[in-house]
Amino acid sequence: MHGLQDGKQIKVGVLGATGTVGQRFILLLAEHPFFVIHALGASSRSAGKQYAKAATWKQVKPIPSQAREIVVQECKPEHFSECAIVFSGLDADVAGDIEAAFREAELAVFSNAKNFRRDPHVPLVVPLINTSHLSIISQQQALHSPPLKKGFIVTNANCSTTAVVVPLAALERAFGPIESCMITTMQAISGAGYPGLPSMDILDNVVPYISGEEEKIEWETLKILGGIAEEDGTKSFDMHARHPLRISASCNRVPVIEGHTECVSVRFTRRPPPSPQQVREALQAYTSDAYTLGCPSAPRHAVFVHEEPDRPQPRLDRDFQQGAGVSVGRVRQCRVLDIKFVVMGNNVAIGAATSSIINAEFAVVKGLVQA
Ligand SMILES: NC(=O)C1=CN([C@@H]2O[C@H](COP(=O)(O)OP(=O)(O)OC[C@H]3O[C@@H](n4cnc5c(N)ncnc54)[C@H](OP(=O)(O)O)[C@@H]3O)[C@@H](O)[C@H]2O)C=CC1
Ligand SMILES: N[C@@H](CC(=O)OP(=O)(O)O)C(=O)O
Repeated sequence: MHGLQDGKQIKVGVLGATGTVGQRFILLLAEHPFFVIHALGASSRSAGKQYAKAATWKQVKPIPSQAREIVVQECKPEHFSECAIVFSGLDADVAGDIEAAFREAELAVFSNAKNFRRDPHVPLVVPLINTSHLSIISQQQALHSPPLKKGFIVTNANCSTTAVVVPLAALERAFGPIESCMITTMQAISGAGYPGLPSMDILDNVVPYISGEEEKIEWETLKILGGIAEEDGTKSFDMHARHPLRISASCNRVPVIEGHTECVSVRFTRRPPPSPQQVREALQAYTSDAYTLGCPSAPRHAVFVHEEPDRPQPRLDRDFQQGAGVSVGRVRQCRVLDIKFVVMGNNVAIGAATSSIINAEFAVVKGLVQA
């Protein structure tokens, strides 16, 4: 069951359509059963040009015919008035004001940008985990001035956060709260957009700093894995407060094009902790509500567990299930905490555009957006 009748598709727009994430939106939406690309937006540098001329196209597949000749608009709501949904791959320097204006114009905004992630009424949703947080949308609309009927903002998480929270959520579902977690990332250069880092900085090198990234992983994880508390009819995110979770992240940029790899160690509250084999089985068995409810882009395996000792690897695993799930391997005992493993997630797929699209599919399935 979903919100579409008679096979009617929902007209959608893409903001930041020319960028790294925007191009992934174009590829995914061109073949989508619910959505049809109707309008594209980018900066004034691109506005007025046909998409094929405005975008510095960097994908293996050619530009889909549905998008090639669309004239790129400035990111103003009046150019998107026939759309029910806009997906945002906007640069964070401009995403805040533009996304707020689109919400105010009664559009449903599904954003990759960081600007609204901390907002107490905006859900931060990794669609393989916490789609239940979409229940705060009605409060976001009611508290907006003026109150909104259809407009809202849903954000997805930082790409490194997204990869790591999927196995963490699966482990908490199976074994109860995690008490502490150490994360070391090896992040692909596509995470920095195009053209991104100078080649002289990243070739033959590792850069042990990504501005703001460690803080994002540490707090976003709490919002995503936490629940929603309700007091006097007002909902709020509980930030995992009932079971305090300590997280320490260290982030590195490595010369990989696509796919963020992360080494993770966890300590469970429960004693004795689960064995590595129990952890493997729990990860493999984890299923998302998005998949169960029939969201077309949700992967069959939210977590794919490798048995080989040298997997996951970004070059080999980033395209499995079109990059919509995450790959885990090397599940083993940790001598300091309890269990350690490696997770790899495609930063431009489930780490960005694919997450926004599954979030929108879920909203359609739940009747939060209509054609
Ligand atoms: N790359 C990744 O792995 C991930 C990225 N994100 C987030 O997604 C967003 C997009 O990232 P990414 O695609 O890498 O970035 P890019 O730099 O590749 O693309 C940025 C986009 O924003 C547009 N833009 C820039 N300035 C303006 C403006 N003044 N008005 C309107 N549009 C503008 C650009 O248009 P133009 O071409 O005309 O300049 C372009 O379409 C960012 O907020 C990023 O933090 C989130 C998760 C992962
Ligand atoms: N900072 C991430 C990508 C990104 O844009 O993250 P965020 O959406 O949290 O700003 C990376 O460099 O890989």
